[in-house]
Amino acid sequence: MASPSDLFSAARAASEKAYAPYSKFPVGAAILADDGTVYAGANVENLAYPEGICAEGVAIGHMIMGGAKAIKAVAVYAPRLALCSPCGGCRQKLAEFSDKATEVYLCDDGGVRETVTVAALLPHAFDTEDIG
Ligand SMILES: O=c1ccn([C@H]2C[C@H](O)[C@@H](CO)O2)c(=O)[nH]1
Ligand SMILES: [Zn+2]
Repeated sequence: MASPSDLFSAARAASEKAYAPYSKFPVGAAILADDGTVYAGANVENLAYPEGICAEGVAIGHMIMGGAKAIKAVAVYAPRLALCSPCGGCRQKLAEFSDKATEVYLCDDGGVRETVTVAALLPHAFDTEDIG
């Protein structure tokens, strides 16, 4: 089973594949899924700026297409920032496939620097209980 350090390494490797010519801000994400597989993603930007997608969203897409159903842990890494914390949209996307206690590892070049939960990132989340 992938460790937090393994997820950091996978997120950092993924960031090298980012397509971020506009922001010049590459990001990598790596998800440990319920099938034991690590699914990675990097941000993919677009000339039409709002059409860019975040690293976390790409990793989630890979996870779903790989047949996995749930996020057990996720690492996020950006070389140009001490700690890259998921944006608001990504917090909602991560919550969709996580438990409240699912751990999110915020990484810099030294590895995992901070561990937070999905619930801490998205308190009072809109979740399935809200729509029955
Ligand atoms: O958690 C984050 C935060 C930002 N970005 C991307 C979006 C955009 O391509 C670039 C600058 O915001 O970083 C991510 O991929 N994940
Ligand atoms: Zn995002």
